[in-house]
Amino acid sequence: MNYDVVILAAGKGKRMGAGKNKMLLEVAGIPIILHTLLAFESDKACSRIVLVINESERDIFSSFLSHFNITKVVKMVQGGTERQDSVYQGLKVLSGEGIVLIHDGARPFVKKESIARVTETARDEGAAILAVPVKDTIKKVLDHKVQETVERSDLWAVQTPQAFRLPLILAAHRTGLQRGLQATDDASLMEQTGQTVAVVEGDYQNIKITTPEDMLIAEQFMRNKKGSVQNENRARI
Ligand SMILES: Nc1ccn([C@@H]2O[C@H](COP(=O)(O)OP(=O)(O)OP(=O)(O)O)[C@@H](O)[C@H]2O)c(=O)n1
Ligand SMILES: C[C@](O)(CO)[C@H](O)COP(=O)(O)O
Repeated sequence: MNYDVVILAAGKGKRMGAGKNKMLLEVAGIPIILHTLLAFESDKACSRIVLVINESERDIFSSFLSHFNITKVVKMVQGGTERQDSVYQGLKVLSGEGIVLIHDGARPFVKKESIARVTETARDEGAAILAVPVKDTIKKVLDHKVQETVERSDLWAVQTPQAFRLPLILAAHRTGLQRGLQATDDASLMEQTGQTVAVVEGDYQNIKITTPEDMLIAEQFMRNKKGSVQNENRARI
């Protein structure tokens, strides 16, 4: 099932505290955003990529695209103040009735089989998200005092890509704008307009690189990945 993808890279990386867009930080010697772009560039089912950037970083991103031969990026557009604004700027580039994925540039380790499953589910259901069951106990806290322990069996940690039939998610974003809805993920705009959203179990490696500790996890993941590729290559000798 072919799809288009809007990849978000227009944040400021404040929680990373690196003093620059975390998309430009390197993991295993390659900028985070390149790992993410290459995951989709190498996916035969991916037709077009719309990359949402900070305008001030256009030259840097253009050099990345040419240096790494990323040919599927059809347009780079300026993002907005919030992630939701950036998504909408990216969606407006696309047209038609097909499936669009919306993906955080800060999630470089998404697997192709997860992409395929969430895309197929969106084709059938109209909207689908990747998520994993929560492993920690979650509590509601106010003034550093526990207010409530939330039943864990119903809780899932939501990831990206999130997959939608394009007309549905465009309409949900437009309604969200009209109503002044604020959403930290795109599926919640669909939920708030009464749409059903299917959940596809992803994997715990699909982390969002957000704080400095995540960089350590990412480097370790790449070392393990490189090690397993070397072992596979050795096995072929
Ligand atoms: N106005 C924004 C905010 C975020 N993003 C992108 O959305 C993804 C998820 O956002 P997040 O992890 O919060 O990134 P930042 O906003 O950069 O981080 P912070 O909140 O710590 O500043 C990232 O790939 C980020 O680049 C975006 O395109 N436009
Ligand atoms: C979309 C998301 O990655 C789902 O977990 C998350 O909501 C993004 O949050 P952020 O604060 O914009 O990183």
